[in-house]
Amino acid sequence: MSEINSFPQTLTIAGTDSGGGAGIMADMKTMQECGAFSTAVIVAVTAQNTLGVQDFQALDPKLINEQFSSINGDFKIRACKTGMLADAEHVSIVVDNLKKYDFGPLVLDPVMIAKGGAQLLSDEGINTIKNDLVKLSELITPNIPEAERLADCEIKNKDDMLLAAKKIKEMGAKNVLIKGGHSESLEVNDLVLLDDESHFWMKSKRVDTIRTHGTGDTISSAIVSRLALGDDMKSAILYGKDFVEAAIKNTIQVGHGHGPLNHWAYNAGGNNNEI
Ligand SMILES: Nc1ncnc2c1ncn2[C@@H]1O[C@H](COP(=O)(O)OP(=O)(O)O)[C@@H](O)[C@H]1O
Ligand SMILES: Cc1ncc(COP(=O)(O)O)c(N)n1
Repeated sequence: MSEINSFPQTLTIAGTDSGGGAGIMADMKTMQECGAFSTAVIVAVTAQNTLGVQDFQALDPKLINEQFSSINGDFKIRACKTGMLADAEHVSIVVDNLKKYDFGPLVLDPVMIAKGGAQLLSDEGINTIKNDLVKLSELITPNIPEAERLADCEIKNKDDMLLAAKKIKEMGAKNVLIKGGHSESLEVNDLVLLDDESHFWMKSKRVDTIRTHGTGDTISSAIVSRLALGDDMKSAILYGKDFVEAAIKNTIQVGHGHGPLNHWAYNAGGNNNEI
């Protein structure tokens, strides 16, 4: 007999992307492909396309609280993530709601600057993430510039990445994934530092493309989905890396700038064959 809410459900707490490639749109497409039912709390709305972010506005706190309450009142969320949170006030609203409700393990994607250069989180917002949100996270997934800001250090090589990951873990994140997409090497190296202090690297060939809009949203959402489906953290992270790799390799031609990923690619066998 089926039971209400037995299906794996996830929650993304982030900003929208009118261009469909990043933010909540990328999160929900990824979660769908990964076999989870996704819900969303919209924190900010952006006017955005593959050429950049033209404008954005964060939502009224009351409406954000109501979205959290609506989701809590009906669904059983097994894992959640945060993305673009705009400013300190909105980070604090999210912190309060995550303390109030049980939405399962939190994957914190500390989105700061969009690929096109727009600042999606204020400096004060970064401090509030460091002080209040990091300690609620089961996993934090900064890219290299975000890890530099969080750990307050410069990252030039793999040793620096490991040092930064250790500093971020000391702030209270249980597990840390530093994504290597912003390095200059031909090989992309993502670092994972696990709760038990062990670490490993996820290596892939750099794909020569500017169509990398929403890579961070995609890997973190794939991880959240797998956690909701019952994977342990390490398996979920390895799955997320495979998922995003397929989505980057199998380019789709959409938009004139930093185009979106191919979210169908993984399920279409996109890590084995070009599709
Ligand atoms: N050009 C690329 N080729 C292959 N993998 C990439 C490329 N760019 C990013 N990735 C991968 O995509 C994921 C997101 O990385 P990154 O771009 O650093 O994050 P963000 O989107 O948050 O800036 C990582 O797993 C990274 O290794
Ligand atoms: C609403 C929203 N969330 C996240 C990103 C980051 O994605 P990217 O770094 O690929 O621009 C974005 N551009 N917009």
